[in-house]
Amino acid sequence: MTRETLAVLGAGAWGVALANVAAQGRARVPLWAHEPAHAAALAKDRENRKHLPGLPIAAAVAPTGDLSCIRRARIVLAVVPAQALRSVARAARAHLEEGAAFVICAKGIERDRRHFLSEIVAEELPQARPAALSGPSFAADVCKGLPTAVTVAAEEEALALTLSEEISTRTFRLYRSTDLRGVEIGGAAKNVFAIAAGMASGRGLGASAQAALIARSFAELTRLGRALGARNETLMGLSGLGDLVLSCGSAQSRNFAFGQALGQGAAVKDASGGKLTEGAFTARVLVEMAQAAGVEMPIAEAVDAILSARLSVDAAIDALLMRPLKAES
Ligand SMILES: NC(=O)C1=CN([C@@H]2O[C@H](COP(=O)(O)OP(=O)(O)OC[C@H]3O[C@@H](n4cnc5c(N)ncnc54)[C@H](OP(=O)(O)O)[C@@H]3O)[C@@H](O)[C@H]2O)C=CC1
Ligand SMILES: O=C(CO)COP(=O)(O)O
Repeated sequence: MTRETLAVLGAGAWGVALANVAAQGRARVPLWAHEPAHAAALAKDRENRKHLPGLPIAAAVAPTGDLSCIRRARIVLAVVPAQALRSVARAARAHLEEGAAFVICAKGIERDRRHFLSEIVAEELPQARPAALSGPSFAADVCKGLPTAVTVAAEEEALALTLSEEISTRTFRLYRSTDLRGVEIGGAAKNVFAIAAGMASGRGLGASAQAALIARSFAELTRLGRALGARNETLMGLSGLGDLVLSCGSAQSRNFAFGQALGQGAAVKDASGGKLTEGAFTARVLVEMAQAAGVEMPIAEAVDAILSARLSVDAAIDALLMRPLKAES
């Protein structure tokens, strides 16, 4: 079977991992890096030494600094940081084919304008068919060929079906959905809760607290998701509960590791160690969206308060423990 032409925008850890997946069954997969020098280094080294050291880039992957590489692609995977998506989508407008699928693989919400990433795509790329790919998937695991399953969502069922068939491999299985918004909410929110789980771990609160925190984080995610129109099966699925459990349970998650460093006393400015922690950009906008929808999210609020220096980690933990007892919901 000939596979649809596919290009990848964003050459960090996840961009490389997805390009390697897409290279299975394709002769050539363009991989765009925003810095031409970075593209040249990837082409020479055949690995991303900064973001994914030691894991080779597949032979069919063609790193480039030229955004016109997406011209003939019927599928474009957008794997840049969430806060960079608007500028990249805007620049891609002149090159993207009419009716090409533009698949959001970043996890976040636009901070300044309070927009979901699919809203950015609708505004900046009117010719695109928007979709999102999200679920439990560490780039290094996927690059090593370890198995996982994620969700690909598009409002058009036929597009979701095509994408699931075009991107899936034996070890990277895509389940399809038409609940695009639900998938976006799960991916964005789990990063904030992973920071909270990391803080609990860093503070040494123990395994019981860790499990309680995941369950109450899921309650917050579900409340917000329902208020914003997400479907239950999405919230309970790979992109919701699945990714929450992964990211709240492993220091392989950069968001968890960031929270853990904060719990151990690191300053906010130092805790990420220079790594991308999407939850730090999402916490405030998530809380604002929840407040606008009249939804209570005390764990997300605590993360936001700590990141904006309104509360210490210990004061936030105290505030969560002192909340009035209530029925479970
Ligand atoms: N890593 C993972 O396991 C997973 C990540 N994701 C999501 O994928 C997205 C990207 O993450 P990931 O690849 O891991 O992050 P990385 O930090 O590994 O890579 C980000 C890449 O984006 C580049 N970049 C930075 N700013 C811009 C910009 N303004 N325009 C274009 N490119 C830019 C960076 O370049 P430079 O190196 O020059 O700074 C880097 O190559 C995030 O939203 C993340 O949540 C989703 C699932 C799994
Ligand atoms: O989204 C991810 C796993 O599904 C990656 O998580 P981090 O961005 O926290 O590393």
